Amino acid sequence: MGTERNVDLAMVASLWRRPVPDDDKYSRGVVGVVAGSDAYPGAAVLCVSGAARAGAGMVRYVGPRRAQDLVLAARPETVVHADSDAIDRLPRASAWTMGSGVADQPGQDAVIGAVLDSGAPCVVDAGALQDLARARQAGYRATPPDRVLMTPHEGELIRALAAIGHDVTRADLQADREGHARLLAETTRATVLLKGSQTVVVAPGGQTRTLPMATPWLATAGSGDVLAGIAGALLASGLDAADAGVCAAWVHARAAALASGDDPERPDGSGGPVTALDVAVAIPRAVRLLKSA
Ligand SMILES: NC(=O)C1=CN([C@@H]2O[C@H](COP(=O)(O)OP(=O)(O)OC[C@H]3O[C@@H](n4cnc5c(N)ncnc54)[C@H](OP(=O)(O)O)[C@@H]3O)[C@@H](O)[C@H]2O)[C@@H](O)CC1
Ligand SMILES: Nc1ncnc2c1ncn2[C@@H]1O[C@H](COP(=O)(O)OP(=O)(O)O)[C@@H](O)[C@H]1O
Repeated sequence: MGTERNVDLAMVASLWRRPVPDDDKYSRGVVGVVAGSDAYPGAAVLCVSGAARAGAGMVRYVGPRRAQDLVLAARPETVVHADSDAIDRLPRASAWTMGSGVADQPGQDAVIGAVLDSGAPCVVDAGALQDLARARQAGYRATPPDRVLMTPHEGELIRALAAIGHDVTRADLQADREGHARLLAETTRATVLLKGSQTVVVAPGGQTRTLPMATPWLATAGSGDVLAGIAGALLASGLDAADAGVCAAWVHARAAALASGDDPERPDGSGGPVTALDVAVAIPRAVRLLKSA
C-alpha cells in the first residue's frame, strides 16, 4: 500500500519548527499531558520533561495530586490541573499526550474521553491505546487520521490489535513489524509509531518511514514516556502525526546516543548506560545538531 522512506538528519532538520521573533508561548504550542497515576507517578514527570525539553511553549499536566507534586518538583514551569477541574472545563491545548503510566484512574479516563471528543491532535500511548483502537475501529473518529499518533511497543501493539479482533503472536509481529503496524493504522485510521531498536512510523494510506537503529542503551524504563512527551510537543507545534512521530523518534534516539556517548551513526552499545531522564536532558543537544544539516 504505502511507500517506504528512511529517516535521516536532513529530513528531520527540514521538518523541525524553530521559534521566530513573533512567537509567544501559545503560538509555539501548548501540550496537555494526561499521564502518570498513583501506580506510576514517575511517568508523569518523564512525559512532561520530554515535552518541555522538546520545546513546547507551555506544558499543562492533568493527573493525581502526588503526580502533580512530582511534576512541579522536577519541572516548576508546568501548569497543573486536577482531573475534576479538567473534566468540568478542558484546559486549552494545541495537542495532547495521553496514556503513559495511566492505570485505573477514572478521572483521567474521563479527561482522555473529553480530549478525544474534542477532536484535538493527540499522541496516544500505553494505557490509552486499547480504548482508542476500539473506538476508532467502531467509527468514532473526531480527530483526523493525520492528527492522531499511537505509540505502542510490541506488547502494546499485540494488545491493541487483540482489542479490535486480530489475534497476533509475538512471532507473527516480529516477522513483519511494518505490516502489523499498518494493520493497526489502516483499521483505526490513525498514524502508528511502533517502538523498538528500529522504530517505524506508518501513516494510514500513506508512507512507512523507518528510523535508523537506536542505541540499545535506550531500552530502559520510562524512555517511551519521554518519547510520547516529545511527540506531543511536535504535534502542538503544528506538525502532522507522521512528521511529529518521525522527528520525535529521531531526536529521542540522538539524545540517547549523546547521553550515552554511543556512536550516533552506528550505535553499538559502546557508550555507557542512560536513564530516561538523561535522555530528556540531552534533547536540546540533539535539536542543536539539526542546524548542521
Ligand atoms: N517510572 C514510571 O512511572 C514508569 C511507567 N511506565 C508505565 O508503566 C506502564 C506499564 O508499561 P510496561 O511496558 O512496563 O508494561 P506493560 O504495558 O504491562 O507491558 C509489558 C509486557 O508486554 C510485553 N512486551 C512485548 N514487547 C514488549 C516491549 N518491547 N517492551 C515492553 N513489554 C513488551 C511483555 O510481555 P511478554 O511478551 O514477556 O509476555 C511485557 O511483560 C505503562 O503505562 C508505562 O507507560 C513505564 O514506562 C516504566 C516507567
Ligand atoms: N533494543 C533497543 N534498542 C534501541 N532502542 C530501543 C530498544 N528497545 C526499545 N527501544 C526504545 O526504547 C523506548 C522504550 O519505550 P517503552 O517500551 O514504551 O518503555 P517504557 O514504557 O518503559 O517507557 C522506545 O523509544 C523504543 O523505541
